[in-house]
Amino acid sequence: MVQQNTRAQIGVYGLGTMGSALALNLADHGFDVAVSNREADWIDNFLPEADGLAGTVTGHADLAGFVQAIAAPRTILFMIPSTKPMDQMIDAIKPLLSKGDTIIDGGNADFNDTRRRSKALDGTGIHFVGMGVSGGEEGARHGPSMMVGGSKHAWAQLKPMAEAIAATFQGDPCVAHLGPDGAGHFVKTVHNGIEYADMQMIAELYGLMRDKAGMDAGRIGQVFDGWRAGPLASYLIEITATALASTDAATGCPVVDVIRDQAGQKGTGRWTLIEALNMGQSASTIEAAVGARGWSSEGDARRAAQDLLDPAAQPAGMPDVDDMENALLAARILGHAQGFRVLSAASQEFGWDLDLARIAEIWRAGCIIRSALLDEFAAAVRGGLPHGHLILAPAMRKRLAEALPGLRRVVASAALVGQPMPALFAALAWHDTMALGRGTANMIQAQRDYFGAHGFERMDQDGVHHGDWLR
Ligand SMILES: NC(=O)C1=CN([C@@H]2O[C@H](COP(=O)(O)OP(=O)(O)OC[C@H]3O[C@@H](n4cnc5c(N)ncnc54)[C@H](OP(=O)(O)O)[C@@H]3O)[C@@H](O)[C@H]2O)C=CC1
Ligand SMILES: O=C(CO)[C@H](O)[C@H](O)COP(=O)(O)O
Repeated sequence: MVQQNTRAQIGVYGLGTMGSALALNLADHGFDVAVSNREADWIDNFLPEADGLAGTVTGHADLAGFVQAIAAPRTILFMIPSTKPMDQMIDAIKPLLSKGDTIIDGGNADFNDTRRRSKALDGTGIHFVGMGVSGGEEGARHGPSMMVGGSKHAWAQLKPMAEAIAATFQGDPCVAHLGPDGAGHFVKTVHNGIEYADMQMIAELYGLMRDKAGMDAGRIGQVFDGWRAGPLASYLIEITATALASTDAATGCPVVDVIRDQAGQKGTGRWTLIEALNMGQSASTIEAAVGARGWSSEGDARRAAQDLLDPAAQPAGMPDVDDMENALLAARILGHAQGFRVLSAASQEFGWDLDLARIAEIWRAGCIIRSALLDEFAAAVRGGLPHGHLILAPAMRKRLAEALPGLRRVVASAALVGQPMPALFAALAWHDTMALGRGTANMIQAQRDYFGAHGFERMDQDGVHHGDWLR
């Protein structure tokens, strides 16, 4: 049934997984919500879910009716694919809006699109917000973490509702206005990049236990479960343990054992990398994770290669569970440190003045990468990052010193026995690169000057020089 209402404080368009959960969350907190969806059937199916909630929810199949039902200045949240559909919906709704209204794209958007859309609305009086939402369906329904980019006007409109529905960490809402235009979506993108790296590292340790220690899913699940109480306490460890304990009803096997080893990806991990590289940065743990998802799709080639390539495995002891826990701890710190470095480069590049500590704080609850470590990261960033690097903060140096022996032993064993661990290897390689005062780029410069007369700087003289190369 479609009703009319003129009191809605917010409109939610897109009643898929995330939009419906956010609309219910808003209504739960007493806000009156107008909802709409491209397929009108979904509206009628959705409305009964909102029965009995504190706020009123009204459904509107027609876009003009939906807009009319929202109190001006309007706040309208879109939870739809942030690609072409978002552009089409902006075009469709723009003529129905008035000055002061705000369109929010709550999807996972490429921040370049968000900047373009903000720019296109400049001067129209209509505000555009790019808001990263993390926490999946459960988070959206009961408390997500939200990263907001847009004008101060739009934030003032959105803030009371966003703070009411956000997850909280010790009473602090996990939502913040991070900057103009694409800032919120950029931060969400990097959040997802870190998420990719963390998930990959967990999968790599799962692989070591499964393939080299011969442990079954249930036993591996117990190992992850044991880590929930320690410094690795986090949502991703929690769901990994639970997923490993879950049984497939059709076969009676562990669910993970019936899933094809081919990972999907919608783009955010790749965007993090592209933007990092564009800024002359490297996020090698995220690159490893994106690459591993790509390689996972080459199932036929890998199955053939298994019989064609000799791993030349060498005898090695199996690292113990404590080493694996420490390996993941060290690598998690290094993965986040790379993510924060990308954020800091973007802040400079786009003039956003991102508050990295606040970002860490709003990731402490509600989002997919929430973990006990995030509170430590937030404190470390608040304390100031030596040379702009999280790994150089005193508390992180201490953590790394304690955990690195485990990472080294795990990586060394994996290298010897032929167990792939691209993200854990990348984490260690980055650590060791950063920890080497005199690196080997002098050799790169020598080669460049030899073949291309590109010149090099000397340590003992100013200016650009060329080598007296033997030819
Ligand atoms: N799922 C997740 O864990 C998370 C998702 N996101 C982001 O949230 C957004 C929504 O995702 P999610 O809820 O999972 O997706 P769903 O697939 O569950 O829902 C998609 C919604 O978008 C609508 N839609 C699709 N194409 C169009 C179009 N051309 N015009 C208008 N509406 C359209 C659909 O309408 P219809 O019913 O008519 O098809 C539906 O309401 C995406 O941008 C996603 O990246 C962000 C964080 C987490
Ligand atoms: O934003 C999310 C979590 O934070 C979404 O679940 C997103 O779809 C995850 O990315 P991908 O589908 O590429 O794994």
